[in-house]
Amino acid sequence: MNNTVIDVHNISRVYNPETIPVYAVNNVHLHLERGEFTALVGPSGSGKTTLLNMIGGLDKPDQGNIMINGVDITRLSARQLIEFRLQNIGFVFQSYNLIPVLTAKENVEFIMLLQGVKKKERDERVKQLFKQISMDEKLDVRPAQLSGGQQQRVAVARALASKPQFILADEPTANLDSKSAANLLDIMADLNIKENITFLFSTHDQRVISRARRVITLVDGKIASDTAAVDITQPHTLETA
Ligand SMILES: Nc1ncnc2c1ncn2[C@@H]1O[C@H](COP(=O)(O)OP(=O)(O)OP(=O)(O)O)[C@@H](O)[C@H]1O
Repeated sequence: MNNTVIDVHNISRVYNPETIPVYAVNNVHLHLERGEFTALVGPSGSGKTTLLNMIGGLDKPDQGNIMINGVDITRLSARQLIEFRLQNIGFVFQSYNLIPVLTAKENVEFIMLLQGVKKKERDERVKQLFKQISMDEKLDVRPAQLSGGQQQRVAVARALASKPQFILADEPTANLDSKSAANLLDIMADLNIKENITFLFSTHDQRVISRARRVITLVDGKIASDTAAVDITQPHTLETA
């Protein structure tokens, strides 16, 4: 069985090519297997967000290919890409990006509505997801009434709602206090271990980095190091380092 989820081949992204070019991502190769729990680290401006956005199909590389589950997303039309993202990729952003006028439940359910999932299945999935993020009692609350940590947990549930192949998280703990950050990491690690969900997250946070099983360091748009602590696709423990 082919366990490759992400296969990035020689991608580059140059901003302002006509004036003062910025080589945000420069000839990057990257291969992620199902079940990885991998951190993308590097100094500010090293290209982490640009790389995640391209892998997630939110931005296009100027050169190279990005295979997600065997599909080259750089060749998809805008419409195909929207559909592909919806079915395959879950996103978590540092600013949560929940829809303020919807309740927590509706924010999570929304993506399943777009996918055409039937009500009964939606209700069951929502129930299961809110249990996983320990927020069964906050289903009908709007984002403004939730703490940052709670909003980010809802964002993780939303990312999972469509049963994606993997989750891309851009600085998911950046706006959280340490307790909420640890709690979010517990939830992500638990989902990774129990449901074999693949996670790729960018972070500056040493506590988050210490929980990753593989750490990829970007410097000036290039991979400077790529280290795996253990067998990256075989979760061993939920313990904090
Ligand atoms: N829209 C843009 N136009 C021009 N330059 C950009 C744009 N977005 C990013 N850059 C530049 O590309 C480089 C990489 O930026 P990117 O946001 O990917 O880095 P990062 O590692 O995610 O940074 P941080 O850790 O601060 O979020 C930086 O030099 C940045 O200034």
